[in-house]
Amino acid sequence: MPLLSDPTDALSSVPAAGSRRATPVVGHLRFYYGPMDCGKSTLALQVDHNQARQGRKGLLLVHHDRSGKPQISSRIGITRQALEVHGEVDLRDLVRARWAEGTRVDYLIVDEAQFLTPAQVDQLAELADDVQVDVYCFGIATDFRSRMFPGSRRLFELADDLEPVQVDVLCWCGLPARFNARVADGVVMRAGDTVLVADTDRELPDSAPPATVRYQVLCRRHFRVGDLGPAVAGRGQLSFA
Ligand SMILES: Nc1ncnc2c1ncn2[C@@H]1O[C@H](COP(=O)(O)OP(=O)(O)O)[C@@H](O)[C@H]1O
Ligand SMILES: Cc1cn([C@H]2C[C@H](O)[C@@H](COP(=O)(O)O)O2)c(=O)[nH]c1=O
Repeated sequence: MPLLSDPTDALSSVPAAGSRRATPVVGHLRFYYGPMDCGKSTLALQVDHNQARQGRKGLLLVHHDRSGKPQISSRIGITRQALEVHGEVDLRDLVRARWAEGTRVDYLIVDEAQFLTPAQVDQLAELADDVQVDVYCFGIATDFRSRMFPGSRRLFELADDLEPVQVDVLCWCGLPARFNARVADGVVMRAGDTVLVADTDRELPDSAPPATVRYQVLCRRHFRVGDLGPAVAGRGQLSFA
């Protein structure tokens, strides 16, 4: 018995004329993943734009955007308001609440999806399977220790499609950078809390202590040995306006 049912039932499967069997109408759960700064938020906003201009109705969700605000913000300069979803939010309830208002929900865009709980990823799969919501998740796969975030792991387990984001980000040596090093006072951190919101190559002016934490994407070799490259002496102190 599905936990969800759409009162409008607008998208239930209908047998094609003359066919014996209904083609199942399903939503898709997709995970677009890549290191910090590879363009995930930009892509999230592009997907939303393209869906919305086809007349589809979507919800933008985020947890812990770098801006500290409930929004999806891309470094390329575009930003959209979003709903902040902390770990206790049941994502099915969010959709139900829209239905109760008479609003359709055709798709969800979820940025910083690494911060979803595994239970929330299960809820997204249920939304795709049972009420045909298309779910687009965007996030980093691994944390500063190169371990999978629990939410990303569950997405790898459940998603219909896993899409590495195509734009290469490069290590200081020029090799593709897949690792998100957390750097405090010029040193690569190997232990600490999984969640620490901060930016790449720039210290957030109002970041939580220690104030000098930033992230730097590195290739595997330089991540392993903690080599931040020749420019690091100056870089640790850089702060762009
Ligand atoms: N001034 C710029 N001109 C062109 N591209 C830019 C500029 N600033 C940032 N970008 C692009 O934006 C990407 C970061 O996009 P963003 O969506 O914020 O990444 P993510 O969400 O993966 O951290 C960079 O890799 C770069 O390709
Ligand atoms: C590696 C790592 C990252 N984070 C945080 C840092 C940023 O606020 C986001 C990633 O943002 P982006 O849009 O992909 O640039 O995640 C973290 O909390 N813990 C980590 O280990």
